[in-house]
Amino acid sequence: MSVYDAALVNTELSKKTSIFGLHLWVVIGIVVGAVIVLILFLLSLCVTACRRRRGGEGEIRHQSKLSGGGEITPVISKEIQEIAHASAADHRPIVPQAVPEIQIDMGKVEHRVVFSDKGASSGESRATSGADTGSIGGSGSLPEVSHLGWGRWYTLRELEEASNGLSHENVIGEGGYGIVYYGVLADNTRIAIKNLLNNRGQAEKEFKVEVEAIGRVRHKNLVRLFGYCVEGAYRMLVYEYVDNGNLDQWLHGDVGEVSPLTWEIRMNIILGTAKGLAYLHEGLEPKVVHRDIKSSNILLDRQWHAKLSDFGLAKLLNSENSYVTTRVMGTFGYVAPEYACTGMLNEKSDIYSFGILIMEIITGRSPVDYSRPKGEVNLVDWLKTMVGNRKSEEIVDPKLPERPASKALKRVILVALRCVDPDALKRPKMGHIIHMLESEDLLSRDERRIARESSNSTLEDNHPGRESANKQSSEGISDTSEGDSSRNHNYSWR
Ligand SMILES: Nc1ncnc2c1ncn2[C@@H]1O[C@H](COP(=O)(O)OP(=O)(O)OP(=O)(O)O)[C@@H](O)[C@H]1O
Repeated sequence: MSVYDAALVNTELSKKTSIFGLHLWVVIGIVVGAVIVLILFLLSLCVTACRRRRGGEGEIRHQSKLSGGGEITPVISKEIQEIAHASAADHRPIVPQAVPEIQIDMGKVEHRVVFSDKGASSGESRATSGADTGSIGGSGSLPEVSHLGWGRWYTLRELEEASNGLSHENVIGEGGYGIVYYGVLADNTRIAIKNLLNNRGQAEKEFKVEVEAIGRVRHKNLVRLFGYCVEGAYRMLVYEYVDNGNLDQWLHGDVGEVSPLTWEIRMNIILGTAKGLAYLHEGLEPKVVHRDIKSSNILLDRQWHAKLSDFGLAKLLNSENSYVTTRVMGTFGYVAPEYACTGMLNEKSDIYSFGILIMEIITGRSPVDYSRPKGEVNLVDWLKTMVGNRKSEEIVDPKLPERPASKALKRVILVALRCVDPDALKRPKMGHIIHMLESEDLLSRDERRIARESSNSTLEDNHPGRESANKQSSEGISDTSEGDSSRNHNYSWR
């Protein structure tokens, strides 16, 4: 460009325009700048849109109305990815470990569950399809059933159909980790569906533990886990339905003046529970410690058979090892002292809880009951004092339709006392407990001596200053009598 041309351009650019009297070069500058900003803006929009598409559609929340009960199902975040489902073609088992990490957004009222899955990729559309459609039949091409090694994978649709859309009418109860619904499958099998809530990171953990623990368990005194459902935000466990409530309801509920639980029924419940526990402790490798033995976890069928439920707190243990947990779980009144103090957990903690359960069953009293007079609040202390005062006949549940035979009563009290020995090492194993419970013979001198010692040490442990009670208790379970109790001042523990 010549000097002349440059001067001409300069003159033209310096001319004032009609836009606010601005110089032409200023106007051009503004236009160019605006175009650049616009391009940058459009580019950033594109990039964001692409990322969203790749990342799984962002956080779109939706609610679905179930056509069944009209109930609002859990709010689901589409951040949640399904674990890799087995396709219809290959039917590979679902590996529980593949369940994504959960970040929880707790809310019992709306049963809201928000799982955050960093690693998941495929299967998302399938996973949430049921909820997407907002109706029960939304799973489309999902396989209805995936057979696992030990159980069955249920689709959300199946479980919703079985339970009238997880309706309020189907709610059986609610525990710390979820709501339990009654359901009937298409083949008329009755089931209990435990819909796990997002208990601040606990839900998935419990899910995995429970699936691993119960999945391989088969025993007539343990509630059977049929399978589970992992779909979208849902984590559900599907159990056999046990149709006669739980022991807590029958012991402490409003059953009238006379309890339908006869002595024989109670002894069978104790024995059945013992057998279920023995299986967990001694029949499995690695063994399973239940950690939450209590009356509300003993389910009953119409024939009063006991079935131990709720393995949510179970930990799988390697044989011979104790497991130190940082968080003591279990239920107040049933927890072994060493477990409560140190977090030291092994099957002997279950034995302690089982001893408390026996006491609860024979007395009809709760392990801790603040509505009772001072000396009777703690069941173990009261029972030991009663035994020490030679009043063991008076401890039985007044609602029992008939009084038990003295020998049978003393035998079961002795077993309970041995189970709650403060020294965990001295507590008997479940197998031995079953043997003692089933024995029609007199309990051996050794058994009676050990019970006397554990009775003393319990009292000393709990109440160091209560010497007279110790002495009385010692006398109460002394083994001086080999014959008829009427010939003796002390109890004949036989
Ligand atoms: N398989 C089942 N069949 C019939 N009823 C069941 C079944 N499983 C649980 N229930 C009932 O559902 C209720 C809730 O059970 P869940 O195990 O969730 O809680 P819980 O044992 O009462 O309390 P938590 O486990 O929090 O200590 C209980 O009252 C129990 O009787």
